[in-house]
Amino acid sequence: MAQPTEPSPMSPEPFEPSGSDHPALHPSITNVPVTPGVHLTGKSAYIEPSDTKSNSQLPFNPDTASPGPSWSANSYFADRQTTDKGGNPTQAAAGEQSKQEVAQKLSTTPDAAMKHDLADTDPRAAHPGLNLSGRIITATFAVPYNIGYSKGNDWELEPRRGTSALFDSFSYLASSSSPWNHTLVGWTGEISASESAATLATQPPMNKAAAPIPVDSKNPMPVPQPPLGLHIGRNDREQLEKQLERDHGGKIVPVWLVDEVDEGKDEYIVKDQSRWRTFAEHELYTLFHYKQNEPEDGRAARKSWADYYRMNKLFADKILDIYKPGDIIMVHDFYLLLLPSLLRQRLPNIYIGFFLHVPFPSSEFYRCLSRRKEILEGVLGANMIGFQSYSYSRHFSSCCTRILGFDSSAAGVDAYGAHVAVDVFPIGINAASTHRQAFDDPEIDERINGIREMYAGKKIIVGRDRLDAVRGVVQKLQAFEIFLERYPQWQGKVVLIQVTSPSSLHTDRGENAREKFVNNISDLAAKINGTYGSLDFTPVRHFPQYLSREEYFALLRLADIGLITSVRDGMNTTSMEYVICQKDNHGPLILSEFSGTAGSLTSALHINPWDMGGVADAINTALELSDSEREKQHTQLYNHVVSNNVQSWTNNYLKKLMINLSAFDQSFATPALDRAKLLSQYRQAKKRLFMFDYDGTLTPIVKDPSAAIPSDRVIRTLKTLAADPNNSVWIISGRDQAFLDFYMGHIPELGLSAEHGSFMRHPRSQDWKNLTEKTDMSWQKDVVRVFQAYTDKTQGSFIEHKKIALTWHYRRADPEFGVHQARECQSVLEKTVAKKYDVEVMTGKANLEVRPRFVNKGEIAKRLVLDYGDQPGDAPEFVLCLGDDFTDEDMFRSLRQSKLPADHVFSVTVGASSKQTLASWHLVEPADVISCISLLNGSADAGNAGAVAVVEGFIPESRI
Ligand SMILES: O=P(O)(O)OC[C@H]1O[C@@H](O)[C@H](O)[C@@H](O)[C@@H]1O
Repeated sequence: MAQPTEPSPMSPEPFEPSGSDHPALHPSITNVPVTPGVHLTGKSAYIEPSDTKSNSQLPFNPDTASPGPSWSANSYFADRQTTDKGGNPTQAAAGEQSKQEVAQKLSTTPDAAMKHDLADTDPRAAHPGLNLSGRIITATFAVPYNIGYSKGNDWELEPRRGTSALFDSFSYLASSSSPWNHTLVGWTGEISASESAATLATQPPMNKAAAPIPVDSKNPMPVPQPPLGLHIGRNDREQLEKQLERDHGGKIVPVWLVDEVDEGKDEYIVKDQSRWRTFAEHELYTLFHYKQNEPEDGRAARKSWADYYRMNKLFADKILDIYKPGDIIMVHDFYLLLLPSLLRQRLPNIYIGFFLHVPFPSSEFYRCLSRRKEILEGVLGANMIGFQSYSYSRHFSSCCTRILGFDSSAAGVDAYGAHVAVDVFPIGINAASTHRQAFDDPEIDERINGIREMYAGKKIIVGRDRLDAVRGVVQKLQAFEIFLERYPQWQGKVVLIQVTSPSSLHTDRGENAREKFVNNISDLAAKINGTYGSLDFTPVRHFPQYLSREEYFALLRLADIGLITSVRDGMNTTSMEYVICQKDNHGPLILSEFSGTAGSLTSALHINPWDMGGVADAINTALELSDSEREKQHTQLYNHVVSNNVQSWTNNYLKKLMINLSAFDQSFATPALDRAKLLSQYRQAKKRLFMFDYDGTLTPIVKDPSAAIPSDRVIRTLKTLAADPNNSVWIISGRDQAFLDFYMGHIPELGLSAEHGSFMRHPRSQDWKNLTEKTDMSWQKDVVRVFQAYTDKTQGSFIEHKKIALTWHYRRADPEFGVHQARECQSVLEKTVAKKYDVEVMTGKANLEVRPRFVNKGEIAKRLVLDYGDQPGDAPEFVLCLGDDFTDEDMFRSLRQSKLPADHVFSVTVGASSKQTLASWHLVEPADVISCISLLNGSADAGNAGAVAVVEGFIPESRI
């Protein structure tokens, strides 16, 4: 089988970032001072990490194996660049086998599926309008090192375990193969006091019943801190910043999260370091994996939320320190969900992409989150939000609709006047690096031989998971037990090697839960071994420990079956590494359908981990597959993993982000109403016409239509406007006469039109004119019959009977089901009643309306313009027309078709700038409409709009 290729290096265009002009930072909510920004120039070189060879004995004996180095930490270092931007060799190039040699070797592989054409993946050239600086600033929770502190000395930096795919993506962006200039911003992570390293050896094992837990000196477990905390002075902080920038390539800028600051000594005091994880891991990670915590002390919850907010805020501060216009900010994962909005508040036009690496739950689960609104609003500050699988993106959009009331579709969410794209990007691994690590080390071959000898004649099933209930290790053991019982012919012939590595996630408060969990797994293994084992054979080998890189790849290569039973998992990269490692062996992969990976690895044997019998059957099926079937399955999986690698994932994401940034560029969207222009035109005109829709324009849409009554401020503002003899003010609504009379009929200067143009009441008149008098109304009973049928089958919906128009409301029904039912109902009406009678079926905000076709709001607008006279000299010199829904588009159309000069007409839709409309301008919400009218009235009550009046010199500054 062919080997995966590295992306071929390209010579990127030199990018000269433009000067920094970020505005003054907002006062921080905390007293923690922000470390001055690190000024970065060019790409720096990566340094060869310290010896990564394990000192484990050969052959692999899991009971005695030393944890060794940080193979799984990531390959942030594995693919470090070997030349700088100018093509000069860096220190990393001096390694025993340079990356370039390997890349060259791999890139000559004649396998078209593995070719990676970078020329096709540099998205910048296609979007010159975006004015990109060529820099990407990535925000990720923690830097890719475990950091050790010893006062006055160099800091200890050891590669961090886990999230290898993500670190590989950063590594790629930082490498000379990528056209981007990359800076990584991350928390220092838990800083350990180097002095306390000796205490590591005395850490208690997680599972007292199990084999001794090997100590991994390179990746320590959390260590007790000095009781008074770590005191880190300015020189030491600067030293770490220099070390991270200078020595470790890819430009890393640390975020300091500290408990106190000693201003006098200029020291940061670090005490409780776990606090920065608590909300993200205990609340979000848990809930996003469909687990709920026991109810707990509300004060603890408030504190962890405050820490989460503060952490996000400090990330925003740090990023703004180094930001330059045209930079792209890439934010990763559930630790930083508030960061996009915190950045956007300060730089409205900043380019932000967000990617969630874990699952996003269904709205039924998500809505249990206490901070459900804040989290959604936080992430909606991004321009594009990426998910691992389609179902996660669908859940997210649905939550935005159900919890925030925002319009959403498969393409994204309309939030606060902007379109936020939502898309799916299943992450891949660095296939070439994995291949190299797994196959280019003779030590791994020796280990494989040793283990094979140990289990001679047996089939080996391998499971490797993090110690976390969502990985489904208990389910795996239960299924294995059923397998041995149901298929006795395999007893004594199959062994399950399960490695469960400690997790740094603080999902459970206290160690007890974790210990209980490990003990549970060990008890289950002991039970199976007691029933099906013998003196010389143990069917389940469970190892609660870290593995060295060599052990890990040896296991994945020698396995006969890979078994993954996660009950919830964003993306399982072990399964992809297994596929690469099985290049020659073609071992089948059994994969949980609850892993995001299942959607990508479609040729794996998919199982439901809760159906233990089903998993047992799948194990048997996998064992009995013929060689040709194994090869066929594996080839498909292999090709997928190789071609959907982390480099193509990174490029695809950025490419899509560029497309979205361009597509939703303000030049394509409806611009925000130019208040200065509006005010200036208003001031110049003596004859003015106003046409306001009511629901969604003057008042917000609420659950119960009868509760949408005009506020005092709305009434006052309208009264003032209409009192000006130069103004003619009309409310043109779908509401009936009774409603309009009751709430606005007492303002004699107002003109009213009810039921979408069916009735008119002129200013200073009490009489309503019926424009539909001679119309046949027999269509009404047919419409009521259809509406009634849908009311019966749509809980919460109801019919509003007006004199002429009929409205079916579903705003109290389930929002998504309501939309579905409305579509169906509309289609039925269009195929029946609308064919028989001259009526129009219209979609409104969570409603459907039917009225005679010849009356509509556009006809009223036309009539009013004509009443004034649309000839030069008579025509109104200023027209402002506002509406929010489909029925208001008729007014905008009429105005476009009128002979009025375009710059005297302001047609304004209320809603997102991305909305399809005939209006020339947009305002986000009804409150903006009122503040605009207040502005015209010269009112000090004009809110933000008042600033415009001051700038234009219409209102004295003292009145704002
Ligand atoms: O045209 P407007 O003012 O936006 O009103 C649209 C609809 O809004 C609903 O809330 C009313 O119940 C309907 O009767 C009305 O037709």
